[in-house]
Amino acid sequence: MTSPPDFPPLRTERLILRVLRAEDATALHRLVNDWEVAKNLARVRYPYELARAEEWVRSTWAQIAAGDAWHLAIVGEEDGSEGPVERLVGCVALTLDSDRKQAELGYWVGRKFWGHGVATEAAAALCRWALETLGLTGIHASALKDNARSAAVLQRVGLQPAGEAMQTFISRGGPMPVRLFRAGREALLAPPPETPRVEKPILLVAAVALVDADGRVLLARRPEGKPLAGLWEFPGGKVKPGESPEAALIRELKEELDIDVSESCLAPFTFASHGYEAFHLMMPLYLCRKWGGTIRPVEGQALAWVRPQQMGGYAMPPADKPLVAMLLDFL
Ligand SMILES: Nc1nc2c([nH]c(=O)n2[C@@H]2O[C@H](COP(=O)(O)OP(=O)(O)OP(=O)(O)O)[C@@H](O)[C@H]2O)c(=O)[nH]1
Repeated sequence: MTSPPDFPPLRTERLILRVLRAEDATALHRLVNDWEVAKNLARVRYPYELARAEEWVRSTWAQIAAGDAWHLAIVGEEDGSEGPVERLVGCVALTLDSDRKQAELGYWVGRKFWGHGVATEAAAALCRWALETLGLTGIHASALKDNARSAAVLQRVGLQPAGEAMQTFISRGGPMPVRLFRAGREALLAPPPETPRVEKPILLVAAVALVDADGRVLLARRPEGKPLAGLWEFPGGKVKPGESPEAALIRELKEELDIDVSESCLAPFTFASHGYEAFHLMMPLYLCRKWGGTIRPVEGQALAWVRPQQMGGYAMPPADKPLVAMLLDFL
């Protein structure tokens, strides 16, 4: 096919799901040719060349025209000087099984758009359309065992765990263990339960309130490209396997701020326990008043010395709110 087939776009609260266009290939290539995205996709070769993106866009047209599969662009609208401008954020797809009664759900979202519920919103809308229009009896999907974020999306859409299997991932160069999910038509069309049970991994992050002689605390701004970019947080980072929280902090403080801290100067203070979309954060917060060297934003991050009373003026991750309240009482 040389032009996109007719398919009326599906609209959700924030997104448009529409047929891919030839001119989407450039943006698509940029978003998929990212290891963090490609590594979760079974049928994508990495590095992913632009020519493959162009060829793939055209192949989706033939599949829609034949009624075999619906690979749609997930598009957001942004304000431009001449009205709304479309921006490709990902793709969502349903592919009919050979019995044409059930379909496989798939999706990906560009890394910079993670954490906003895009995949859930798009997948739920496409599933609803397919159940109502094609009369499907059920929908299934799989997610790599190390992709908790995707498993959480599938469960929010209403699919239930249905075992495990091995599946070939071209991006990873061979078979990989996946978790399977499925749901029947009735369950998918029923209103969602009040609190869907989502299995999340626990993420251990060590953080520190560095306190200066005036009782001010150092906050660092999360750089662009990381989840929760732009928010102010306590310096620290993920604890690596086999590492103690104190050792992780000493390492992170050297890497991020170029200072030397000894374990005896890290006083356990409190902790945050917070459920994020894809993981549950456990974050011990230490207090530290003594360090060697001069603080320097090694990663170019903005830094600010802030009194706890003034932290309300700094946008911080939701997990940090109770920590600020504790610092207010203590300092
Ligand atoms: N360091 C730090 N992380 C926090 C705070 N509050 C909070 O929710 N987090 C979360 O804890 C996680 C820390 O991960 P990170 O991305 O900073 O870890 P890292 O430095 O090891 O990053 P990397 O994986 O890019 O190397 C993020 O999901 C972050 O949003 C905080 O006050 N300080």
